[in-house]
Amino acid sequence: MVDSRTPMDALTDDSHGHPHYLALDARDRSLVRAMLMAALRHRGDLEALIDRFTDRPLPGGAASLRAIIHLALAQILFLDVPDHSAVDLAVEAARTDPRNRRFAGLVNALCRRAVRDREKILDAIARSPSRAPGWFAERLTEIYGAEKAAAIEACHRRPAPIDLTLADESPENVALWAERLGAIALPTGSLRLTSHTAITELPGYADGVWWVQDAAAAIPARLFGDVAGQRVLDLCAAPGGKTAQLVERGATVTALDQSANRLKRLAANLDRLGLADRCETVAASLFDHGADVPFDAVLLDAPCSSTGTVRRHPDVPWTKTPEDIAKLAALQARMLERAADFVAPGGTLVFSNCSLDPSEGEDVARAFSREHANFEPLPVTDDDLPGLSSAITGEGFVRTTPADLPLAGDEARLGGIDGFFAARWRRRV
Ligand SMILES: C[S@@+](CC[C@H](N)C(=O)[O-])C[C@H]1O[C@@H](n2cnc3c(N)ncnc32)[C@H](O)[C@@H]1O
Repeated sequence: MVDSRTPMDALTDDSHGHPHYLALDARDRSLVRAMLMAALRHRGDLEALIDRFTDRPLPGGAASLRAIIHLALAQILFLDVPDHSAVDLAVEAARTDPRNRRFAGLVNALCRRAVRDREKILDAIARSPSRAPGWFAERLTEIYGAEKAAAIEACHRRPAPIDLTLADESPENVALWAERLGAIALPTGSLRLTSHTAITELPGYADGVWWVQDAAAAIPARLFGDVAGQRVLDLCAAPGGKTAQLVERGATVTALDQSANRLKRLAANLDRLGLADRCETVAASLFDHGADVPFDAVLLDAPCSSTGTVRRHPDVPWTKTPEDIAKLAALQARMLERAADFVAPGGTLVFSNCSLDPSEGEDVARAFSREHANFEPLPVTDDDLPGLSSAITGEGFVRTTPADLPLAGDEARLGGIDGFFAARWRRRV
């Protein structure tokens, strides 16, 4: 997967995933996902551990042997899987492959050593510097400085908590559902679950009371303020978290996305939330779409490198490259240019994405402002973003990283937020 730079989401998609994955039942699929997440989240740590555990390098061409050991160590160290199951599975996998059969004893010994020394190993990993791929670690340091980059990378070693957006965000309803779900009410208006439970079984899921959306991902739609009665165009809309926010706040929304499959997910999500009949969907590229009447508000939540979501997508630093980032930045500039065409005079334009890299955020927004005198920057203020003023930059952009929104005391392990960027303009009349 990493060698072929295939994103984990593509392999574990429930309709278009890898055939071996699709052959599994729901329980095994979630186990496989958990194993992959742990193995990727700690890829650098586990590779270093394998090197330390083996006196001699593993034989050349032993990629599959290494993968077997890597996955077994991920389970033993980071998952709530019985040790004997992880060890047996690894030894069996080695035995059934003629290339690896003679190493089954070695696999067994390494696994048992990890079981025996688990606490010591975990302690050493927690104290060791990040072992993210070089390009990623260097870029984070260049952008954020050594201290903040280390804090961000420490967050990348932990799974992200699950945040919910409530359809009704009135303070009474937030308090009611925080209590009902045993969740933390974040200052931004989102709820944060305190344990990883089966989402579809939680109260309120079937009734469409809330949907899963990271607190940072909920910010861009909030930047439009009161959209009741407005015509809003959500470009790049699927799977629809931001569309749902805009519809819920009383806008008449056109949700456009070039992926028909992802739009199907958007439609299903809006259906569960009871919002489907208040939103028009369009399957098209924004470059091909035309609109006769301009919109009061346009959101461009553009495709990006997703480096702000490494806690949820630990494959990103291993499957993306600096060249991908440069290409995406150029695409975003073209998309923003096109998005501007849809905005009515006096209307609002918001550009956002979940990259940590300013070349996909701040630089794109600055270049747009320089080249579009007819769009006046509308700096984000404390009132737009209660409780997260630290995420508002001097230029009035929103910039979050996983090291932001720390929580105190017993809740410290649940702190953090996805990396996000957002900028806002008004089209001059
Ligand atoms: C970051 S995701 C959007 C997430 C979404 N806004 C949400 O909150 O659920 C980016 C989306 O852009 C879509 N996309 C990429 N290129 C596009 C294009 N040229 N026109 C329209 N949509 C595009 C992708 O299919 C993808 O669904």
